[in-house]
Amino acid sequence: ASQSSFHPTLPQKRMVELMGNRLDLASQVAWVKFRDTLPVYDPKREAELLAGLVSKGEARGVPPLQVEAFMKAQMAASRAIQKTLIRSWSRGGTLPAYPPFDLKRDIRPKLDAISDEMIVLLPAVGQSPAFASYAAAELSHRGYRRVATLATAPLR
Ligand SMILES: C=C(O[C@@H]1C=C(C(=O)O)C=C[C@H]1O)C(=O)O
Repeated sequence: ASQSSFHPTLPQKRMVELMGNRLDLASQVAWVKFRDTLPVYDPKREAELLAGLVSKGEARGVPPLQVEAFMKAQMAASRAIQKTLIRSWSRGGTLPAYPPFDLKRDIRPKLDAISDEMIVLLPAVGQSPAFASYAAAELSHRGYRRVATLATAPLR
């Protein structure tokens, strides 16, 4: 089918892997927020993360608008996953078997490292409907079908 006829470059493969890894962390974020009844949306954290990434991107010649569009989509996808999980746990769904990790000390540094690498890769992956469709199919395969279109829209 059309998915299998697309041959990603190494940077494109890595970018899709990072997008999935970033979404994998959303469940850890959701778990600590559910336990501590913290809001999913943290505009201060998003603004700080974005500002840092825009500067990193500018130092490498990546247009701020491209950094912003891509990262806002990744953050929106993470929030959507968190909300779904928290809704399910609020309704009696099975809680994770592990104790929540520390958001600031343990989880956000991992999100930062992934986001940094994403911005470095962004110029190399380019934008095309074929790549966006490939990325969406891969994320769906990793269990993120519900946010796949949202997360990959800026790659089109
Ligand atoms: C992941 C988090 O949840 C939300 C999503 C963010 C992100 O994807 O980086 C940042 C802040 C929150 O609005 C978080 O709080 O760290």
